[in-house]
Amino acid sequence: MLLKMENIQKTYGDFTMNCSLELQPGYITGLIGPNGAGKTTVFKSALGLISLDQGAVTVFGKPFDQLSLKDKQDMGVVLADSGFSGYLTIQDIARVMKNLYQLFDQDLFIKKCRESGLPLKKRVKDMSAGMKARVKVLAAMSHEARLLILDEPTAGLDVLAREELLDTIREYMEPGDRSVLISSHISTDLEQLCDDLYLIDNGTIVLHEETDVLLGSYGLLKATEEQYSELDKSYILCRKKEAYGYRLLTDKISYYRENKPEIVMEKGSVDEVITMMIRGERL
Ligand SMILES: Nc1ncnc2c1ncn2[C@@H]1O[C@H](COP(=O)(O)OP(=O)(O)OP(=O)(O)O)[C@@H](O)[C@H]1O
Repeated sequence: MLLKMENIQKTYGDFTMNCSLELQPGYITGLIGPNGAGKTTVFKSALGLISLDQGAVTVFGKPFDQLSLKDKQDMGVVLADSGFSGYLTIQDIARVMKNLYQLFDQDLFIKKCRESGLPLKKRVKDMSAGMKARVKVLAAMSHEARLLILDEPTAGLDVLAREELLDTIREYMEPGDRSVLISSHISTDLEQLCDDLYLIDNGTIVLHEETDVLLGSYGLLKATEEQYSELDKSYILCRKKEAYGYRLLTDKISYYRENKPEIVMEKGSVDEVITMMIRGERL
């Protein structure tokens, strides 16, 4: 396991994060959640940047304070609220990174920046938000880290730049033993990219599922009051009252398709699953 968080807890005023999460080698794992759900707090916990009230984090099988310099070099990080000094150009950043990371591939970084149309000689402070975001991600990816932690890397990017970034992450995974933890507000980005997804709400992981299962087996039922009262609710996760009766989320839509074909059903996007898990009433 490249990263393991076991029952970690952190309280800030009336916000409490309580979560467990694992990253398998070869997996891209996504963390989705609304504003203020605790995504950045989870990322900071993974990096040992905040002290935890409870629980344990291991990276490459070791607690954070036992990581060697080599282990730390094996981690690439992008945090939502940090970046390079505005006075640096991409060429300066390449030199800084080369000094920090033994395996930093300066030529690859410059090549990638060029390919994505970034100005090599412009200072970061004069770049657009999207350009800054791309520089951060490309720098984090250019030192052959086994574990890449990307907090909202697509924030501020337009559709084309997002697609390009997602392709770069896929390419990054090619060696096979790497792992990425990524968060985004845009669930469609994560559903195309990630092997498994964690959904966080109000500090708690409310769902963890492989993306294929989420997209293949989950679904929504629109049941009238009468259909609902007669329904076998074994595979219903939550319900939401609607004018026609109940909107229901199931993790086994095939069961209801076979047994209750008269009920209106739909596949449900990741966004709809998220909305139901957050706004719906658990059964
Ligand atoms: N250092 C801190 N001191 C006090 N409260 C904090 C601190 N850091 C985070 N919080 C609170 O913890 C909660 C979770 O914040 P966090 O930044 O982890 O959410 P997020 O899911 O990343 O949100 P967003 O999507 O808006 O970036 C919020 O209520 C936030 O105000």
